[in-house]
Amino acid sequence: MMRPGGGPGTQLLHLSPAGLNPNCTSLPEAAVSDREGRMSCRNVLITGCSSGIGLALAVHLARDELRRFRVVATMRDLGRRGELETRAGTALGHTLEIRQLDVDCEESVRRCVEAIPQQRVDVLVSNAGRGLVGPLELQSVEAARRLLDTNVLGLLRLVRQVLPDMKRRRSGHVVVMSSVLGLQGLLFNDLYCASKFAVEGFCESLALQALKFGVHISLIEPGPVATEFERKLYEEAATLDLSGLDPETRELFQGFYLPYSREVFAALAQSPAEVAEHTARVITSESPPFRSQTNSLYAPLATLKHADTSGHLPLAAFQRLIFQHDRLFKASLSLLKLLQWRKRRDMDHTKTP
Ligand SMILES: NC(=O)C1=CN([C@@H]2O[C@H](COP(=O)(O)OP(=O)(O)OC[C@H]3O[C@@H](n4cnc5c(N)ncnc54)[C@H](OP(=O)(O)O)[C@@H]3O)[C@@H](O)[C@H]2O)C=CC1
Ligand SMILES: CC1=C(/C=C/C(C)=C/C=C/C(C)=C/C=O)C(C)(C)CCC1
Repeated sequence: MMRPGGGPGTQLLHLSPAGLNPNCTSLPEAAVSDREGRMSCRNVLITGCSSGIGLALAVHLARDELRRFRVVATMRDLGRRGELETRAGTALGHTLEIRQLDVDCEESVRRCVEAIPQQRVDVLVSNAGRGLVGPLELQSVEAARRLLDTNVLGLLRLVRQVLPDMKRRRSGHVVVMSSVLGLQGLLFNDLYCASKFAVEGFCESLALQALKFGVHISLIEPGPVATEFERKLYEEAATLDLSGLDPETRELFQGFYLPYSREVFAALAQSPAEVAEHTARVITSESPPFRSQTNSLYAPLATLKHADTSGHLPLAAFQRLIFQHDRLFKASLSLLKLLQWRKRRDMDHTKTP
């Protein structure tokens, strides 16, 4: 059961002065103590905070009313920190600091963790990632290597840096931004899915060992989220030279998949804030789930997979959904889009004084 707030009996009584909390040495005002006077402020290291989910999560945790977190929000290019600084507001320099970290570079990961007081990372959020879409025939091995370097080896570099200390302390939480595409393959997403499936396998294996040391691993599996991720995907797709493809594959990608995918994003995409809120609930959970999907709409996909181990049933059902029931599916998307629009409008109305 997930519930917001600290562990059992953690009653947040008062904000402590700076310096008393060993987790919050350089950032005053971030300490919180429970009834027994135990400090419960946690150092959270997040990667990929220049935009999207990472940025939203960093802001969400840093502005936590109970000041339970000291956020080290990282990005590979500090020149892109403007939006985070603006959105963090007064949290900047108090419960949030920004540091450089490129997950493609082991030295950069090491330097960043070593700069944290006592190198103590209580919660690691491995969020940085990239996408890749298009017919496999057009993807170079070099592009695949870059993708796997960031999405898979990036996670490995981070975990190698923080896990030994977590094991020593017999506590810690590694939260990994996976995807529903780490559970279910999707046409023209072969390499991206391979990267997220790899992340899932890595985490499933690691969790078995980590639990012995009191360290939690949590996979977050969002469906489409409205971030720069989508824009980057289409921009890269637009640079593909489709002329050498057979006409059927070209039509399937250009005429069918791309417009379909845009519709799916327009109708189903969650906001980064929604995913951040979900992730914060996982982080503050007394007993964090190993995996959780941010949108219940995708639950049937996972269920089908386990219902038929031969793989025929889920493959056939997914194929039918994509190719045979596409009109019905698109009609449902339009309905969902309308419902989303109404929900957002109602929320906007309740916000206006
Ligand atoms: N958007 C979606 O539909 C979904 C996204 N996800 C996953 O969520 C995560 C966040 O993506 P999202 O917020 O949507 O997309 P964004 O493109 O908005 O954010 C991706 C972040 O990762 C950073 N990044 C990329 N490469 C590196 C690197 N080598 N080192 C450090 N940072 C890097 C980007 O930095 P820079 O600005 O420098 O490029 C950016 O800050 C990814 O792992 C993605 O796979 C999962 C499901 C759905
Ligand atoms: C085209 C299409 C689909 C598209 C799904 C998409 C576009 C998912 C994107 C997920 C992302 C971007 C995950 C990132 O990690 C469905 C709904 C599966 C089924 C119908 C056909």
